[in-house]
Amino acid sequence: MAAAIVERSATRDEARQAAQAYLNSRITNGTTTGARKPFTVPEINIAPSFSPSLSDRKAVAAQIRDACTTSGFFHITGHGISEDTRQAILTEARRFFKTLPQERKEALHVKHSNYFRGWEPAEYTYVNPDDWNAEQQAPETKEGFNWGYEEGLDPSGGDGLYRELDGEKVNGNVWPSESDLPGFYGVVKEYYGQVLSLARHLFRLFALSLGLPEDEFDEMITHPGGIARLLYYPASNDPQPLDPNHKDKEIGLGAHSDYECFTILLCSSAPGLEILSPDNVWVPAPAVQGSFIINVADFLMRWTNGVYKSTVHRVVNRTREDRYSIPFFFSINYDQMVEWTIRRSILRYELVSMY
Ligand SMILES: O=C(O)CCC(=O)C(=O)O
Ligand SMILES: [Fe+2]
Repeated sequence: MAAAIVERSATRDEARQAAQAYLNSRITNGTTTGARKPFTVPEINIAPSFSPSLSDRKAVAAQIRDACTTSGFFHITGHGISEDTRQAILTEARRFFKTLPQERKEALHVKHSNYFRGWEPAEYTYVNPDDWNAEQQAPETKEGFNWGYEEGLDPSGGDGLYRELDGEKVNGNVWPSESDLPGFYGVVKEYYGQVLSLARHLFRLFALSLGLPEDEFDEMITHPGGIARLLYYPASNDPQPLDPNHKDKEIGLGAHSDYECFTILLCSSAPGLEILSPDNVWVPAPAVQGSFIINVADFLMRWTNGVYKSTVHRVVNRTREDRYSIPFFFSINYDQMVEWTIRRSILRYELVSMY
């Protein structure tokens, strides 16, 4: 995990270089080690995980475990979130990027936020500086809008203890006004609430998948980290086929791994997500109708001692259609101490490795 390398670095520049070197090493060496099973993005119907029968829930958990130990990515169906709710947030994403006047976006610019919340113009950020090589100099094409957990968005109401990563008790979210985008906050709240509940449910399945008690993580996600983003990848003017040498001219979002526990991703119909296989091939992972894509992130990879894979991925919109996506990055409570639980989980993982 990059954080370990970063901690030993004396300056911010060194830290940045170390993080880049770490990402490069993962891109060069492949993202997984010891994967014995084929690298696929399986489709898992999680409907039986809502059953009162523990063996039904364990059967879903076993499929999750298989996916997490190989590609680290899977699609879920049978999740219980309606197509109306999913389409409604994609519509709001379109409204935000396509109809909000530029000066209103500027007022929400992430540069005004201590927590990187708000509007993120395409050229303002890039996750993999090596995409910007001397010949290309093309910024990432994505444009974003970021927000995080707030009690008002949590169907459980939270526990009043939410803290941002710096320990501050207020949430740092910024929103377009109701007069600028009527109904926007309401749709976001509905979607975020449902996805947060799904994340808590999935975390119980992750616990089962590791051979842990189902409620192992429950007390760690009472006021969880939950950054979400609306992302917009404009249609390509010059669509190119997938280039095996990675020299794509237009990168939507550069190569990276996510860094929380896991991500729940909703995508519009245009494909674009690509996953780096252990033999260094970008594998397209188009959306499956009605599904979410789930991927393991760095924190869970570290926590499971590398057994669950946080796989490098990127986005390139190779179509003439605009693409929208909404990732939700789920973390345990930011003030949760994990040291002892890591040992306990890994110990149990080893004890139940025949699970
Ligand atoms: O847009 C996508 O499909 C993926 C987005 C992503 O990987 C991210 O925001 O971390
Ligand atoms: Fe990602």
